[in-house]
Amino acid sequence: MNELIAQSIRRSVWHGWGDPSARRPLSDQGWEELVRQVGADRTVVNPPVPIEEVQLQPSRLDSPVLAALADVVGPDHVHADRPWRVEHAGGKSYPDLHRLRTGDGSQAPDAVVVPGSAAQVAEVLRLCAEHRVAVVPFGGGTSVVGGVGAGAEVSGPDGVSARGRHRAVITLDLRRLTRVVAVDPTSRLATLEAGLRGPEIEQALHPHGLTLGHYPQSHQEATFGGYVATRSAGQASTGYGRVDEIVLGARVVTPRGELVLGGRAPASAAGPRLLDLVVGSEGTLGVITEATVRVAPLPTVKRHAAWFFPTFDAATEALRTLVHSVGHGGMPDVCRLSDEDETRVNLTLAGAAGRRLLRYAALRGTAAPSLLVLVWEGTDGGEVRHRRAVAGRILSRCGGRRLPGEVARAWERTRFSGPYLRDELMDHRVLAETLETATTWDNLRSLHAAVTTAIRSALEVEGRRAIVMCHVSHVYAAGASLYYTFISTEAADPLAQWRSVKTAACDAIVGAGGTITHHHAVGTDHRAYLAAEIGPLGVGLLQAVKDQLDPAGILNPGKLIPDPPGSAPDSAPDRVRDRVRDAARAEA
Ligand SMILES: Cc1cc2nc3c(=O)[nH]c(=O)nc-3n(C[C@H](O)[C@H](O)[C@H](O)COP(=O)(O)OP(=O)(O)OC[C@H]3O[C@@H](n4cnc5c(N)ncnc54)[C@H](O)[C@@H]3O)c2cc1C
Repeated sequence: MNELIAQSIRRSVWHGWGDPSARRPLSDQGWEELVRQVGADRTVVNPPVPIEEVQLQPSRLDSPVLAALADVVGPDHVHADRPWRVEHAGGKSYPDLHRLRTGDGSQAPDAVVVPGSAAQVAEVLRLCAEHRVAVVPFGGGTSVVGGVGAGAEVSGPDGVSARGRHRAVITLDLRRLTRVVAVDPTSRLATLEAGLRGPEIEQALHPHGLTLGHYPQSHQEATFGGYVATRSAGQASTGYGRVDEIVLGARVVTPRGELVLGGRAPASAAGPRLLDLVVGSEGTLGVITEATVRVAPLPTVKRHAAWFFPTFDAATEALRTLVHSVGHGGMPDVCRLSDEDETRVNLTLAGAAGRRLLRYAALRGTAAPSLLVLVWEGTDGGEVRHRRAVAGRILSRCGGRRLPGEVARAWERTRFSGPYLRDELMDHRVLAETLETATTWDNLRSLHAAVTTAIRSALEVEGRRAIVMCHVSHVYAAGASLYYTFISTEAADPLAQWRSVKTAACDAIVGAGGTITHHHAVGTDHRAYLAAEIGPLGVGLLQAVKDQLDPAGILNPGKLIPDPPGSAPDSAPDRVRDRVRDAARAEA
């Protein structure tokens, strides 16, 4: 039952996702749909350039610094060669992959350093601060918000990039920090080093009858430290909790010394919870070397259910009723509600069985249904059955129509395979990207409409057509998240096309009162919008913490924290800048 979540895969290829041999090509039927809906052309083939053709600047790290780094971590763990630099030249967002596939290695670091202990991390940071070398912490490299690039050579109104302020940039790859420091079944806690990837965490916990219960779609590649650094949420986080809800403590190496935060008690009133400053700090304040998290009993019982609703609005209302009736603890562990467009696309691509379901809905008078997939996990069959039965009664009262549980099992079997599909689409000049937000129940429908319209309008220019679809991925007592996928044919300048859609979507999110990110984090892509969410005073506070912990500003420059007013890169739309200015005036 738990095989898939404990199954390791090889590290991703530099130009795409995971192990290419595990790719399952899109079916002929799927291609027909893409041709019909967005005008994709399967005969257009656009593979990535060979790695030798990726353009790299000569490494700027001079020999004495390289030698000093090698003294700290060992010569086998400092890499300035092409494959290592290219593999660390970005994360897995569409722009990161597009750049690399077309031979643009401008985001590559000057070298990759792979420390083997927290003490080595500390020494590397000391050396880098002394020599003005920037450091990009790197876990699984699955960032989809520009979180792990080394920074382009020149950007910003003063013509000096974050990179340009430093003599060089290294990536600090944490793959060797893989110790299971402690597992405490009595308190149901585990302390793990940062470099463990999702399946390795499960492999370590399963013999103790425990699980982390944290399975982002990137689970097979992402690391424990990356989860904590980005405040991630997994597919089952409605039940098990987001990472920020389960983390109890962390050790963080900063250029000013080590922070040891929390971990000694289940709760505390010893001042503000400083741990929250590093959870979501995206490598800008320190390097998380280990963390302590709540773990859960490994489930032995699992139940699946799927429901159709006549509309997305009716279905979101049903979910709100469900969470308010049963409380957060009574919710299904996985709760995934597709809007009408996503339901139609997913069921059409699922082949004959999916299309039968659409016909079944139509016969019942639902031309454009909304599909809800639910999974309950636990160790007590009676308790799991009870939660499912209660939910069933409520969803039925709210107008839902029950479908075979196999629909949810089919989702679960392919839960980690979606990212491979994007690689195939990019091979045929099809743009495919995701973004996400969250809001309160009272605002969910208008946010959904505003962002859908914004993405569609930005994509559907020059006669281009688009698929814009969305699902609720996480449910809370106060609201829910919205996760968008959009697909269209690439324009002549795909990066400009991506930027225009991203800007339109972020503008709509901010304008309609959503959070700029529910779980993907801020990175570079959302940085210009952070001030609209936390205000200039909030940005100043973050910067003050950074100045305290990282006075030389070497840690992940250009990520998370916006530039000071007046020097912000010109990427935030006017409406957002106006809001920031208004907030600053109000604070003054
Ligand atoms: C296909 C796909 C699916 C995804 N699905 C989800 C999802 O379901 N839920 C979700 O939340 N996210 C998802 N993501 C985003 C991403 O996987 C998460 O943000 C993840 O937590 C990043 O982990 P990582 O180890 O890959 O971190 P990286 O990408 O290596 O780094 C992310 C950020 O954290 C910093 N960082 C990494 N490790 C450390 C450390 N030890 N100390 C300090 N800073 C560090 C980096 O500098 C960077 O700023 C997905 C991404 C992809 C490509």
